[in-house]
Amino acid sequence: MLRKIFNPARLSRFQRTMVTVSSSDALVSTEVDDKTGYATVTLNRAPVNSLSLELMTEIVKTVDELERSNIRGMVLTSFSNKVFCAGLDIMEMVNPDLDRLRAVWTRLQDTWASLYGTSFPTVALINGHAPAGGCLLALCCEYRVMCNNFNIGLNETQLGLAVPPWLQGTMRQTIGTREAEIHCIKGTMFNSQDALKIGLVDELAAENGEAMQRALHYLNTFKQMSPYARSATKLLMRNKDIEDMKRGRKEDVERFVENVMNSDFQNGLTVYLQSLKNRKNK
Ligand SMILES: CCCCCCCCCCCC/C=C/CC(=O)SCCNC(=O)CCNC(=O)[C@H](O)C(C)(C)COP(=O)(O)OP(=O)(O)OC[C@H]1O[C@@H](n2cnc3c(N)ncnc32)[C@H](O)[C@@H]1OP(=O)(O)O
Repeated sequence: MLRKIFNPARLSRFQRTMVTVSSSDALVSTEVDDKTGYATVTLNRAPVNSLSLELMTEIVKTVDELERSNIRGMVLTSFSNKVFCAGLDIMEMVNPDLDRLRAVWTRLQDTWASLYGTSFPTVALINGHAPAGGCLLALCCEYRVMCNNFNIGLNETQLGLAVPPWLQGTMRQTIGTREAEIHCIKGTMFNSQDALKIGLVDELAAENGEAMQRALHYLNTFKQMSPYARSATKLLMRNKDIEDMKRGRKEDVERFVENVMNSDFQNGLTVYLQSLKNRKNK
C-alpha cells in the first residue's frame, strides 16, 4: 500500500499534462501533471457540488485509482469559484428511500476514509464555501488553502443533524479538543480569516491562482523526502481512526437513518430548503 517510485506510465486512465480527461458531464475530473506527478481533482457537480450518492461514489473511485496510479500528490478543488462543496445533498434526505439513505451514509463514510487515508499528500484548495460535508472533505486533506471571503465549518447541529464521532475526531485533530467541542456543538461557520486564526485552514489566498501556487508549494516540500517514510508516518497516525470508524459503521448508519427519519428533522428540512430558496430570491 505504501508509495513506490513515481512511474508516469501507470497514469494511463488519467489525462497527463493538464488537459481534462473526463467528459464535460463527469462529476469528478482529474488531471495529472506528468512532470511533477501531482493530480488536480476537480469536483464538478453543478450548481454547488452537493454530495449525492453518485458524486461520492466518483470521489472514492478516483482516490482509489490515484492510489494505484502512483501519483506524488493531489489537490482537491471545485469547478466553481463560489462553492467548494455545499455538503451532503439535502435532497438525499428529503423523504428518502431507506436503502438509498443507508447507501448515502455508507458512501460518506467511505469518502471520508479514502480521502483521509491516502498514502500520497493531499491539499484542499477551498475556492468557495465549505459547509458541513464540504468542510469534511477539506478536513480529510493534510493541508488546506482557502480563498478569501468564503465560509467553512461543521454546521450540522444548526440543521438538526448530529456530527458523527469520526468527523468530530478529524475536527479535534485539526483545531484541538476544546475548540472542536465548542464549534461542533454550536455548528459554527467561520469566515476565511477566522478559519485561519483557529487553524481550520492553513493558509489564505487572494484568488485561485495564488491558492494553487500555495498548494503546490506544500506538495513540493516532500520532493526530496522518502515517500515510504512520509506515507508510513501519515498512515500510522491516521489508520486507527479509520479502523475505529469501520468498527462502528453499522451503528453510525442506523443513527443517521434514525436522525433523518425523525419527523421534526423532516419538517425542519422543508423549512431549511425554503429558506435557501428565499435567500436566493431576495
Ligand atoms: C454521537 C454521534 C451521533 C451521530 C448521528 C449521525 C447523524 C447524522 C449526522 C450528519 C452529519 C454530517 C453530515 C453532513 C450533513 C450535511 O452536509 S447537510 C448539508 C449542509 N449544507 C448546507 O447547509 C449548505 C446549504 N447551502 C448554502 O448555504 C448555500 O447554497 C451555499 C453557501 C453553499 C451557496 O450559496 P449560493 O452560491 O448563493 O447558491 P444557492 O443559490 O444557495 O444554491 C444554489 C442551488 O443549490 C441548492 N443547494 C444548496 N446547497 C445544497 C445542498 N447541500 N444540497 C442540495 N441542494 C443544495 C440550493 O437550494 C439552490 O437550488 P435552487 O437553484 O434554488 O433549486
